[in-house]
Amino acid sequence: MNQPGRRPQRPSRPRRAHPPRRPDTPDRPPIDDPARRAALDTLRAVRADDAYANLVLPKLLRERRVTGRDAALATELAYGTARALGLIDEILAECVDRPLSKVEPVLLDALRLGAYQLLRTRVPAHAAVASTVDLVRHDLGPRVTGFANAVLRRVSELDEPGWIARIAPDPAEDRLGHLAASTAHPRWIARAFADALGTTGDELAAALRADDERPAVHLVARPGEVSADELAAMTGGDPAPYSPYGVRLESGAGDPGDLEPVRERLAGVQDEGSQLCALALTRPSVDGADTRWLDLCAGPGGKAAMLAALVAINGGTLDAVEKAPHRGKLIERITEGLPVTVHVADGREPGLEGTFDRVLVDAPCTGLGALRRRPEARWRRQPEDVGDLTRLQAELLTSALDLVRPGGVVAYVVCSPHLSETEGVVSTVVRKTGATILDARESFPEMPDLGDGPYVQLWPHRHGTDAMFCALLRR
Ligand SMILES: C[S@@+](CC[C@H](N)C(=O)[O-])C[C@H]1O[C@@H](n2cnc3c(N)ncnc32)[C@H](O)[C@@H]1O
Repeated sequence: MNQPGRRPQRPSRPRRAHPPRRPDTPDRPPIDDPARRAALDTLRAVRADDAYANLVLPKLLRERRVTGRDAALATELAYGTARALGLIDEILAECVDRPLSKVEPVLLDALRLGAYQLLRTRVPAHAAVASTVDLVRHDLGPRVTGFANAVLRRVSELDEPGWIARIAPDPAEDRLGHLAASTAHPRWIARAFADALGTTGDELAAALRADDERPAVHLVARPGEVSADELAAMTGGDPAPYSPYGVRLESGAGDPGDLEPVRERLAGVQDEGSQLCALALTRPSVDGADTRWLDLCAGPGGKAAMLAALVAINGGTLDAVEKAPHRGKLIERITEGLPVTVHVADGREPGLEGTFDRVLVDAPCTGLGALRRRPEARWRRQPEDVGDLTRLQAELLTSALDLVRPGGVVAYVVCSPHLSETEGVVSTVVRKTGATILDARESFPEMPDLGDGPYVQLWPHRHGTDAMFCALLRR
């Protein structure tokens, strides 16, 4: 076995009169491997430009007209590599004779892609190595092909369980650390899930593994426009198990934005958990008027569209606050024709007149509840992000309780199970404001497995939704 980092000795070959070699300069035409090319270019954009894999890859596939099996392979390789990145890097670090920070980033991207194929796909080892070396030769010339070949051959000496046994903590001593490594999650995220679930046992493993699954597409039927049954019939989907407005489509059913009911705004694309959290705001009874509703963090407008359609049924209105101007425009577009006023403002001091009967705070958060949707997110998010976010979340929730009338209801929602962002924020604000905590489970009557309350925490592995958290408070 050649030492990684040293060029392996290659036997000399007889010269041909007209060598059929491809030139090794970067400006020659792309090699004939559109799937791996697209996957590698996606990984590069994610690393170099902080891009999102789920935005970059579909665009690349469209522009390059990559379809069918090639598109499926590119998706599997790009998203799979992005998800497993931390684990792959730990394995590569064992196979490279220098710190990974000293490996050219462009080369490292290719090594990651090759290692992913060796560890987590059925691509034969020789094909995984040869195709990666081809990409490296194409992009960097022949000087590092020997290095890439040697590193990947080392990776191929063990399968994934073999590598886990070698590099992960002993499960008898550190079950959490072992699970974090074997499911390719940073330890702090595995810790956050364990704290929320109250276990480091089998359910934690199921929750972490669910982050690698491809989520089904959920549609929401716009209340008053079309029913879930009608939408299911129009799209070939199935009525969703929990949301009365939801439809679930088979995964891989194409771009849901192209569906006619979505284009005609009879329906939207929205996770079933998000639908239920928006609906939960509307369910506790309030005495007296119930026609002024507020969405305090409304962009891009999925929940605002649903709430506006519901309040409109009783002749009411929705005010939608959003800090980012471009997201304010998105709310205007998605709620066109509904009784909505958009305010581009900071929800902590939106400067609105009067009080509201119901207020939704769908606060900015770590997004740890939607890791299935953003392949690179688990490695990009940092534990330091939590402190700033919880301060903002508490300020927004306090502002919502200022804006709701006595007896009115506030829903606090985040797409995260991290206890600091969920129960921590709510208890801090309730202590300061004296708001009453309602049992949110009563506002999710369709949903099983909701635990002891009073809050609701949904989970992909239990409910097939994002891991949304919802607390309901009354002023
Ligand atoms: C989780 S998203 C809301 C998603 C939205 N409710 C939906 O269903 O489409 C949080 C939103 O809050 C906005 N935001 C962040 N800080 C804010 C602030 N201080 N005031 C108002 N909005 C804010 C973000 O720009 C983002 O659009």
